[in-house]
Amino acid sequence: MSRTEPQGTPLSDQFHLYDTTLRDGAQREGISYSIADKLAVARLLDDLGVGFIEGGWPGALPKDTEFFARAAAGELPLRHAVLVAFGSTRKAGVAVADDPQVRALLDSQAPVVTLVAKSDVRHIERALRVDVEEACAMVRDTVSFLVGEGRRVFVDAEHFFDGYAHDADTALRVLDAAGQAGADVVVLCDTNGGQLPLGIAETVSEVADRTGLRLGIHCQDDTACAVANTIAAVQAGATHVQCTANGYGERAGNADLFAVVGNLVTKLGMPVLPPSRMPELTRTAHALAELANLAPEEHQAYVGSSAFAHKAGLHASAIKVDPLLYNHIDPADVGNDMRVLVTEMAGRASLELKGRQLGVDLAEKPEALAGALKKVKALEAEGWSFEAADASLELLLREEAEGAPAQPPFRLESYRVVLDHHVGGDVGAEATVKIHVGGERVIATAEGNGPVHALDAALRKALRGHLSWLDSVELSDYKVRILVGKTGTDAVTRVLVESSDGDRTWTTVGVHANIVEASWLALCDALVHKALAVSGAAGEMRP
Ligand SMILES: CC(=O)SCCNC(=O)CCNC(=O)[C@H](O)C(C)(C)COP(=O)(O)OP(=O)(O)OC[C@H]1O[C@@H](n2cnc3c(N)ncnc32)[C@H](O)[C@@H]1OP(=O)(O)O
Ligand SMILES: CC(=O)C(=O)O
Repeated sequence: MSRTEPQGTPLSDQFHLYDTTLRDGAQREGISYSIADKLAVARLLDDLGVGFIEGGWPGALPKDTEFFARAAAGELPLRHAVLVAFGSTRKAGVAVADDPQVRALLDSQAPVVTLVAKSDVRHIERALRVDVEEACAMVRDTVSFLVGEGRRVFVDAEHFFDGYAHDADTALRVLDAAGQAGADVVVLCDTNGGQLPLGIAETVSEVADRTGLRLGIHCQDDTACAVANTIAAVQAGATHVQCTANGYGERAGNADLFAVVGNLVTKLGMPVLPPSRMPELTRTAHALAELANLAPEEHQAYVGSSAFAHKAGLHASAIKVDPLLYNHIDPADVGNDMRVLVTEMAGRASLELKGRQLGVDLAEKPEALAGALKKVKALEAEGWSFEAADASLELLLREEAEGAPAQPPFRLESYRVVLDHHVGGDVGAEATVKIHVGGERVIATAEGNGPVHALDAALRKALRGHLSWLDSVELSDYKVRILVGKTGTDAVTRVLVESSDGDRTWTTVGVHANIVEASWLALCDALVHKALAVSGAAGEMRP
């Protein structure tokens, strides 16, 4: 089998964008990739245009050995990236050619190998239990052996910054051993993640001057500075950056690939990804979260769903003039969207912009705008929350813009809900609704596993035959929050209902002291909103 598969063509060799999601990212508590997951992660990273993908540690983890075997067998054709196998230098006192870990790196057929090497004298003496001479020999032997076998070698100098501060000579001897043996890049690792940006920059530029070697940077996030430290290292001369998707990694994580790329491209003008791939950043970040079985981080820089979400009224008033007045970049450049949130912090501009987005033109209606703002502030003070309930907000804005509430497709006469608790058996609920629809009075009863389910079922039964679209609408999510009032005894319940018709989802809100009534309000808004969407007016049926 050819040794050079799988290997794509990185954008440039002048600067390495190196991803270690499949190795260091997988060291995050809670992540456990299957081999299929690993292949899918690598494909997404390659598609994004990352230059190097560290696939894991063959020989240490059977899953990683298998991953490299399947990649080499043709399951991972790469366009942009080069696959990298990670492993350690030979064991102390063992001939490199006899070390099974080193053999496994060769057997992986990865064209690039990254070796982890101890560069802090305390680790050399206390963890490896060898002297500095032998530690350097372990690095030298392993690098020259792999280079002799035709591999490109990078060396991760573990604990470099701590080691350099404690005993610079030893740390530099390890780097020199790697460089002299033929390593292409020596990567300065902040393994314990305790560094800050100014210190990183100072050390990187000093080491560049003292060694003349090509330097890389690998930062853990224990001071929440991994991205800043990575950027500081690049500004000080590092030309190889190691990061992980969404910052996944051991303990507090690693430098987040998406923030590092965002900063390098949009702030430093460094084209580290093919320009056409930049708008794929957000989608890729979310897809990689999915593969890690984690929820995407909403507040993540550049790619989070809240990264360009504006809540403050003052922001919206400037955004109305020019969105870039309150955004550090155009969100579309990284495949994200700007959102205006309407809450108690809204001003008229927030409502006007949100109205525009929801198709309600309030620009020439100052009175409607003022009325809507007053209503939103008053309702939010009572516990309503429109931030996540665009559909209810749209109904409120329409009511102000049109001077009358949207006509519901039915009129309620009454509803009743009873709970059945059968000792030793199930707990169920039964609801009866009496409504007026299409000129008829309809009474319907239905059962459910709880009061809201039963109420929803009874209402649907009553409306069946009157609303052609009813069966396509389902309740896709239901969230309840109890809001404790000033005295602690006057709590109200806020219910958010997400509905879906297969094409679209929309969210409505209801607030009341009684959870069933709060749910009813949200359910009714959901149907009114759908009726409006279907007819463009006030629903196809009149009460
Ligand atoms: C900073 C990082 O995150 S580096 C990546 C770390 N990742 C991992 O550890 C995940 C994969 N690791 C593993 O599967 C296992 O730890 C293995 C297979 C590598 C080793 O397992 P074991 O042989 O049982 O050894 P164990 O994990 O207990 O100890 C590590 C051994 O490697 C040695 N070692 C540590 N670093 C290095 C190094 N850079 N070069 C050579 N040997 C090293 C240690 O001294 C220790 O040797 P000893 O067995 O003679 O005491
Ligand atoms: C190599 C590595 O993962 C570290 O030093 O943190």
